[in-house]
Amino acid sequence: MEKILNKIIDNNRYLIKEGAVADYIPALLKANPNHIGICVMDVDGNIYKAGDYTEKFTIQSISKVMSLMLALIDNGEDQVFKKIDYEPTEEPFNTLFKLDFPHTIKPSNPMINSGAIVTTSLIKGEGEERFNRLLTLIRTVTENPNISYNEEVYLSEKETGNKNRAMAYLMKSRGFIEGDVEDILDTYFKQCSIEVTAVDIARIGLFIANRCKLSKGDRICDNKTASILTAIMATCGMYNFSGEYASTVGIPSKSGVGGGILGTIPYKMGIGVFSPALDQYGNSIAGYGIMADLSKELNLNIF
Ligand SMILES: NC(=O)CC[C@H](N)C(=O)O
Repeated sequence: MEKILNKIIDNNRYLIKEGAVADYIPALLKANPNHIGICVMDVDGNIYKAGDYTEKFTIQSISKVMSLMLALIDNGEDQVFKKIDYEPTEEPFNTLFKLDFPHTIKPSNPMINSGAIVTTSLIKGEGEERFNRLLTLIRTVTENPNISYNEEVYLSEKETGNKNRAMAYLMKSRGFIEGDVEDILDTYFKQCSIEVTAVDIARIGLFIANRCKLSKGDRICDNKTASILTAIMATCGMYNFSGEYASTVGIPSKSGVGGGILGTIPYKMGIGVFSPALDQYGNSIAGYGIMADLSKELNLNIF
């Protein structure tokens, strides 16, 4: 298996040159574009790794899966989806304009920034408590107590995240979110700056594949939550590339502009891929190639 993973990595390395590391968050420009790593964990406890799986990167939008998990634990499905829709969008992850349409009453889905900001607002807690609860959940699910956030990336996002700020204030003015906007944004920027490795995100994928059960068998949330997270990842997780990705790869996945892709195959496996150069959608360009090859090689397409 490790031979297969190494071969897949090598076959996709050339793609790095066709992408670019995210630059709209200045601190992300420091990422080494040549890093490329993968970790696969199956429900039988096997763990396979190849390439730069020990390298840390910021979780970015992959955190949206975890904030949705916590918002669902805190509020239940009905309350969460009163405030955010379930529907994919053809707009990019940082789209804003539809939030001002007179008939719009909520963001399209929890995987685009506007929906994720609402999701974060639904996590229970005041000030720092929201972030700390999310970090605790991520440490629990990854079974890695050392996970923390990157202060430099957080401050960089906070300084330059004016479109996210615009979205949040627009949504506040239209009554889509409640609470202190700066507080909610602070949690959102911090959650995006949490540092993980391919191994950590594979573990999140495995946890969801195991219907929200930890390796020792403890259940953190219910089966329905696992279904919702998997469905939202499959339909919205790769932004406005989600339809093509579902067809070509067929693995419910979530990407982040840090270069990570988290994959989950129900009852089967969790996958973590990392390579920081991105394509036009903001998905890891080599990561996509790796997921496509892995899916073919191991026959993982769930559709
Ligand atoms: N697509 C992403 O990973 C976006 C996350 C990033 N922190 C942002 O808000 O713009």
